[in-house]
Amino acid sequence: MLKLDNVSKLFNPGSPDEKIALLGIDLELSAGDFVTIIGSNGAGKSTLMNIISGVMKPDLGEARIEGSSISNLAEYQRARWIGRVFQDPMAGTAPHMTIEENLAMAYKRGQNRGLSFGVNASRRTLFREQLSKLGIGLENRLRAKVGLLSGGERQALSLLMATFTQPQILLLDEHTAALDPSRAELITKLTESIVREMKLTTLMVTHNMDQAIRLGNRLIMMDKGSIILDFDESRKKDLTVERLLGEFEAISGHKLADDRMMLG
Ligand SMILES: Nc1ncnc2c1ncn2[C@@H]1O[C@H](COP(=O)(O)OP(=O)(O)OP(=O)(O)O)[C@@H](O)[C@H]1O
Repeated sequence: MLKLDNVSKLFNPGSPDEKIALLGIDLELSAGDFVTIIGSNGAGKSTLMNIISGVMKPDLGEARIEGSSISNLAEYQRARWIGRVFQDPMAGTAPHMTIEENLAMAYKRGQNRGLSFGVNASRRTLFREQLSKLGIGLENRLRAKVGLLSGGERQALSLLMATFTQPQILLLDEHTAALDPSRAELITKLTESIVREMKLTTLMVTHNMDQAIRLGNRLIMMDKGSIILDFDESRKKDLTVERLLGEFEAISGHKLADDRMMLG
């Protein structure tokens, strides 16, 4: 499904600020995999997401979806196959537009060019139907401006918009980190049910160790631009936060340094 071959990224090459963000990353995801990613500060997690989504190009290496290279496709060209939810609830939606206008925008992303961007009665029914699955009453607020929603409501809407057209890959970039614990739990539950129902191939960066262990069928740990641990479903099943941190220390030779680390 998604394959990265020898992907490397260096920032500010040749300057005193040179930073190796990714170093020869090889990663292969099968359809329907739900992979959680944890790692120390500056390990390269966001850079990895940015390279897959097309925000930046790798210096070396290749990204492929279903065997076809996506390296030359710009971010907007990949948007049809790749949905993304960011940490900042403000990032995925347009605050001055209404809920239904935001959904119309997301809907259009998966359609052929030329189709209208408007909201008609049948689309409104579809939007209402989809929103009601979130279970937080947004289906009754179609004409509310998105800027008026709470962080949790916006993040639920972002999740729906990112998955509206059934992308092949869903990227979740610490998408619950800015929310209070109860809202974070709600978004986590919604994420699990949407991913399961749509069988989405998913990569989720998180600083919450417990969440990383609990969710998905594979867990990857990054350090200094490399993948240093890769637990498949059977190994992940028996993991605890203590064991995970112990294995990280044994392999990397240092303690996991993560400012935002949450143990559970
Ligand atoms: N645009 C940029 N210009 C220069 N250096 C960058 C840029 N983006 C990232 N870096 C550097 O590349 C390395 C990897 O950064 P990245 O943001 O991918 O790490 P991360 O694992 O997401 O970190 P964190 O968990 O702290 O957010 C870091 O050393 C970072 O300082």
